[in-house]
Amino acid sequence: MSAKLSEQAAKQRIDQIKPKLKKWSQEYYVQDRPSVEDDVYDSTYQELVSLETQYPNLITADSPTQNVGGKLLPQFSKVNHHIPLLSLGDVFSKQELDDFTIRVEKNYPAVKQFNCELKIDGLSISLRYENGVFVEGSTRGNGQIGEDITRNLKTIPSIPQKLTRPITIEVRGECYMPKKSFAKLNEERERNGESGFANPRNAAAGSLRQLNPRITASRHLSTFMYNVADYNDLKTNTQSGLLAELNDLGFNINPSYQVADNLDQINAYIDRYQQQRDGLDYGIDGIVIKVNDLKLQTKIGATVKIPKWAIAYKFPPEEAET
Ligand SMILES: NC(=O)c1cnc(N)c2cc(Br)sc12
Repeated sequence: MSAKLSEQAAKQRIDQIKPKLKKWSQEYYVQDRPSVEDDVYDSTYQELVSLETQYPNLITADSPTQNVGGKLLPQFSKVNHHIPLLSLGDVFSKQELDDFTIRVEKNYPAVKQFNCELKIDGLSISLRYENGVFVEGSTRGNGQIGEDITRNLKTIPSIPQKLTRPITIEVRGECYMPKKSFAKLNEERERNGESGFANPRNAAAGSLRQLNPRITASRHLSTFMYNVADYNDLKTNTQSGLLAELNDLGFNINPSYQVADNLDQINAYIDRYQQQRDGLDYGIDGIVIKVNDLKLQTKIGATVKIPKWAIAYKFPPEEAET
């Protein structure tokens, strides 16, 4: 934690830091011309987190620390994510995606395969198991501190209370509300004179962060799990193999993942699911492309917020229904 600045000095420093972090992010992800090394970004980001922690009243919605996971509710006890939940860098065009894969393959010639996965429009969660038993579940929060929502998560049928092997593991994924459940919930709320949820993601977040688990249980939530905090007890050495192993352990996995050996295969996957997204019973807002080799993922590493071995290709916003 930096030496305690006065609130006025902290505000001045925060106002200096925020535009720098936004500029550096833009350079790194969109222009592929980072003007600072990762460690400069990381240390500046950590300084902002430290100053905002000292003076929470100085946190603004547009702060780079606030674009993951949203605010923590005081009613839930806090969970410290020993291995932070990372976010994802976003790209919005196939050219930017091409730049990402070219940059990775240029810097790491050993990269031969990517794994393509659907980007689920829900709320990120982390599930911790000890000797195969579900012991704690939490929201992402700000990536380092989340909310303990174990009691609510225990009501979701797709979350196994006990794994098929007695391993100790922490798994990350997305909790979502199926579109059909969302439509029924809003019809019911409007019949009762209540306002409807804006979209399934908000409905899932609102349902998961209920203080009463019985309300959560009534909302037909589900999950797709897709990452682990560490790989010690797993047999696989690829991302695609990890998903298959999580499925064998009893987790719900989105089956639409696909290994890609080249950019054409990645683009074909993107085109396929951009066409099929409306027919899915869950929201997706893009595609996640990851280096498939887990050891290479570790070697490539991450900044303080995002992996450098993965990217999210975001679909253009859906046309509002007229
Ligand atoms: N398949 C994936 O890795 C995935 C799917 N859906 C999401 N909303 C996210 C978010 C992060 Br961060 S990763 C990921």
